[in-house]
Formats: sequence, structure tokens, C-alpha cells
Amino acid sequence: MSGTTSGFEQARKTAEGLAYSSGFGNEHASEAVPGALPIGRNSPQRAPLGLYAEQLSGTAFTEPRAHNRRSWLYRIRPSAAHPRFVRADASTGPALRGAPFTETEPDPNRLRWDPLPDPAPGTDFLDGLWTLGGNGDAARREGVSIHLYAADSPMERRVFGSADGELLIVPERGGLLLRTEFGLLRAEPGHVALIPRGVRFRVEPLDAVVRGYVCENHGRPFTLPDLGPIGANGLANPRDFMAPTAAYEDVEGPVEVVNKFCGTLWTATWDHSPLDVVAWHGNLVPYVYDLRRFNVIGSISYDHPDPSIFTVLTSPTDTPGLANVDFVVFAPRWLVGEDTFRPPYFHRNVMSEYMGLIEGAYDAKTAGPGGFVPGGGSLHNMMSAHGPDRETFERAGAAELVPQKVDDGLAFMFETRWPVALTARARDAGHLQRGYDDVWQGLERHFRP
Ligand SMILES: O=C(O)Cc1cc(O)ccc1O
Ligand SMILES: [Fe+2]
Repeated sequence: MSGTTSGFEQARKTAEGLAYSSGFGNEHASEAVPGALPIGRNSPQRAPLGLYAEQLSGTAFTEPRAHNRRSWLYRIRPSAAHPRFVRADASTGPALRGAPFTETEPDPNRLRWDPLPDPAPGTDFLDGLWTLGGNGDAARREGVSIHLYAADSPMERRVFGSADGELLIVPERGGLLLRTEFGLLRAEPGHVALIPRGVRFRVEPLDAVVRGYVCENHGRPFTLPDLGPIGANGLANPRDFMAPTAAYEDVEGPVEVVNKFCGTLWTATWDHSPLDVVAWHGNLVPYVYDLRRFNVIGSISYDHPDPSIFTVLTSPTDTPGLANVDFVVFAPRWLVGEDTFRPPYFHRNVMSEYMGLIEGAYDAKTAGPGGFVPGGGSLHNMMSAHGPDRETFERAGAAELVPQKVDDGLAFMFETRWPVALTARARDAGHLQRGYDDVWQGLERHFRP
């Protein structure tokens, strides 16, 4: 079916009033049929209601309890009952690529893209994935892949999952209904959805055209950052992360299951839907989070704090304090700094920064066509000098420093430990802006010794 009005209206109806279970990292539990969840044990001799018990591990069995993530799924058939996967041909996700990224040399230049072109009619979420680039190596479970998507059609009799990492989906235009093994999530622009590594799902657009960004995290699972002296509350509060409640598909007949594995896509046609989980419990679950619930903390005296203060989720590495990738949001907030240049400062950063815009404008960049626009993105790789454009610099240097509400936009950043190498497609894209460097032209010398 193509993206007909009735398609997304039906999906909207389904998405209305979805029930969620709240809390990041909790031991959640849910059953779609009473009695489906075994009590007091994970793997009884015979699971209730004739279901199969299956464990899904997101961390090694032996990782410390505080980091350990796993869930138990009670399903109509075990995932093991599937035919052989074969390499997907180029017609499946033709613009999707994986880490390691070797098509181009990492580029020290500041780069910016306009939004993806509209999808060809009949494009579903998976076919609509377009990889910008990334770093690390999916097989070594480190680094990230950065994708964008544009789609207009539901994934029908088609399910996707990435063995390469969890997927942080950031809708920018149009809502998504995510039908996952754990149940249904609705993600609208301003929300993010987090699908754990390997969890299978399919996407139905809730609007005629949907567009957004995806951070595929090959490293350790995203977690909430420590709060240190901030205290016990603040930034993204755990209770605002919503897990689905169990909902299953009892569908026989061919379903294409696509698996992203070590950077490439593999496909198999199953004789039933893998979204057949009737009950589950555990702490490895998908979430949806409303970025507007982010509790923004910043300076109430002077200076512009580093953007790490805006970290929603972090994927740690073995080096204390060093992230594989941080997901950072620039949410509505007050600026009150005295004798302070209030927008982001000029800087060169050892980390590499990919930024996107969900709506409105970003306070370091001039809005409007040819600028940093919703659906577009910028890449400032390791040590690339960047910061406010000329107009912003001049405006902020002359501004009267009264309290100012920044509430005209929602921007985000994937900040990652290694440079992002582009796909050839991203390097050669028609929507790559030429002349991005010019935004820093005309920053004249004012030095008067
Ligand atoms: O480059 C950017 O716009 C992101 C950013 C924001 C900020 O407030 C401080 C540093 C930084 O890298
Ligand atoms: Fe930056």
C-alpha cells in the first residue's frame, strides 16, 4: 500500500491513547493476555499459555549489575524458528551504509546539508534511510552511524532490526507509529524513540511524509548521565521515559525480516510476524521521550556552559568521562548571564559534532533558506573551528543583556569521540550546501593595542 490518507489516519487512530510504563532503566513488566507472564521464574518447564520463553541480552551476561540489560520475552514462536538470512540486494535500503566507513577520507572542513529531498512515492522507513556517515566499527561494538530518513509509506509485512546497535530515532517532520516486539510507541517531532540493539520493529507514518534523524549507537547502550553536584534530579528525568506495554501480532504468512549485521543488510522471509511477543519483563526495552520535558540547567551568573550540560543520554566508553556518543538537546531555556557572550562560543573540539534541527532556529546560526534549517544538519569534525556565524556574533556582542527566553527552536547534537567519515552519497549530495565557510567571513579584526 502506498502512503494513502487512510493509511496514516488508521495509524493515528491506533496511536491514540497508547498505554505506557514509565521509567528509564526500570525492571518493567507487561502482558497483553492475563497470565502470560510467568511468576517467580523466567523459564518454567512449560511457559504459560503455550508461549516460548526467550532471553534478549543487551549487555554481556557478566557485566556489573548496574549496567546489565536484558529482558525475557514470551512469544508465540521462538525467534530461532526462522529461515536462512541472505544478503539483501541493492533494492533494500539502497542508501543505508554501515561502520566502518571507508568510502571517503574523513574531511576536516565544516559541512552543512539542507534537508533530504522528498521521498519517492511508496518509500517506507527502511528504504528511506540515508546514511550520512559515521565512525568506529559495528563489529567491534564501537562508534556510531548517522542516518537520516524520509518516507511516506508504512512498512508492510516487513520488519527491521539492527544487530549493529541501538537506534535513537529523532523525528523532525511527521509522527511515527513504531510497532516493536515490546509493543507500540508513538514518536512525534520533539520526541525521541530508542530501540535497543536487535529489537525488531516496523514503522507506520502518522503523516503523509515523515522525516528525521537516526543515531545508530554501536557502543555501550545509552544511559542517563551522572548528575554529580547537580544532585538527584534534573536534565532528563528517568520517569519521563516511556516503555510500551505488550501488544502482539498473531500473523501467519510471509513477513520479510531485515537484519542489519556488521554494516550490511540481510533478509529472510519468515512464515509469521516476529512481533509475536505476548508478554515480557526486563530492563532492556524501547522508550519514547519527550524532549520538552528536559530540565535545562545552565548558568545563572556568567559565561556560557559547555553543552555537555544538555546531555540527554550518553554512551560511555572504558575511559571515564569520554563518551562513544552523547545525545544533546538545545531545548527552550532562559539566558540571564551577565557580561556574557550568550550564544555558543567559538571553539575547536576534540570530539566531533553532528547537529540537526527539529524546529525553528538555533541560537548560533542564522535561520532561513541556505542556513541551518529544520531537517538539515551540520558536521564539525574533530578540531574544526566553528561557533557563532558573523551575524550572530555581531548581534550578541551588541545585545542588551536583559533576561532572554530562547524558545524559538529545538536543536540537537550527536557528539562523538571520533571523526565522522561521510558516505560517498553524503559527500556528493546535491543538498550539501556549497560555501558554508562563508558564514564566518567578514569577522573583521577589531584589535586595538
Ligand atoms: O557547535 C555547536 O553549536 C554546539 C555547541 C553548543 C554550545 O552551547 C557550546 C559548544 C558547542 O559545541
Ligand atoms: Fe560545537
